[in-house]
Amino acid sequence: MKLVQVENDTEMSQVAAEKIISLVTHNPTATLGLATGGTPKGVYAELRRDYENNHTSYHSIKAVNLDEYVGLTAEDPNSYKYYMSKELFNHINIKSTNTHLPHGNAEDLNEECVRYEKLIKSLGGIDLQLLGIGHNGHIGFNEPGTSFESRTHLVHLTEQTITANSRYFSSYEEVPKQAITMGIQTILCSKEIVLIASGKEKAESIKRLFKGEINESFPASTLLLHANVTVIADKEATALL
Ligand SMILES: O=P(O)(O)OC[C@H]1O[C@](O)(CO)[C@@H](O)[C@@H]1O
Repeated sequence: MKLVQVENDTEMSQVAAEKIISLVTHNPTATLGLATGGTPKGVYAELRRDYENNHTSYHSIKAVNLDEYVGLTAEDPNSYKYYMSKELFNHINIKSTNTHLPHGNAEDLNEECVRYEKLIKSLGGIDLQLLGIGHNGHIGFNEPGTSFESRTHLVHLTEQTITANSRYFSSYEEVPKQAITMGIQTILCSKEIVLIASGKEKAESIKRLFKGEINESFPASTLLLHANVTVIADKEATALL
């Protein structure tokens, strides 16, 4: 696992965006695995800026997102579908038919998980997966204890994640208690993984990740089993290393 230590969130976003832009330029039909949450917002701002200035084309690029809350409509500002349109997809020339997120409103959620996993396979897998990291080491919505063999599945969010994510909602009660997420094995099958982290609240997770102990109680530690992972983390997030 390679560590790129950067000064701050801005530099983290620039370095991660450069990696994505380089892939899109060299492989115009690539499949990008994308993430939501607070951390990637700067990355998407960089991609928007690059698109405006340099016209990097996403015409034949495919995008699959890591996860989606259960029960929110696409129009709900807290849904990850809404987030992706607002932060990225509405601003670049990616075809909407090439953008994919799990359907958190599907009638049969388990069937939806199977459909999503098949979809990723049918796209030939993920060329580059962007990841954030949760306070408890979750990746996607794979909470501590999730099997490293897991594929796309339905999860019950932990209290810790609901509390952490309630900062994006008006109250704890409003946060959906379930989500659909790519599984850990789904993520591990990506050809390349870029994990981004900024801020002091990620310092403990980054410390634990680099401790090197591979354990299902800390989902991100699965990344130690992958041959092509880059962690881009700022000074605050790496303060405990
Ligand atoms: O970037 P944030 O908002 O700290 O979120 C970290 C992680 O938590 C999630 O938003 C899920 O809770 C992930 O998608 C993300 O990678």
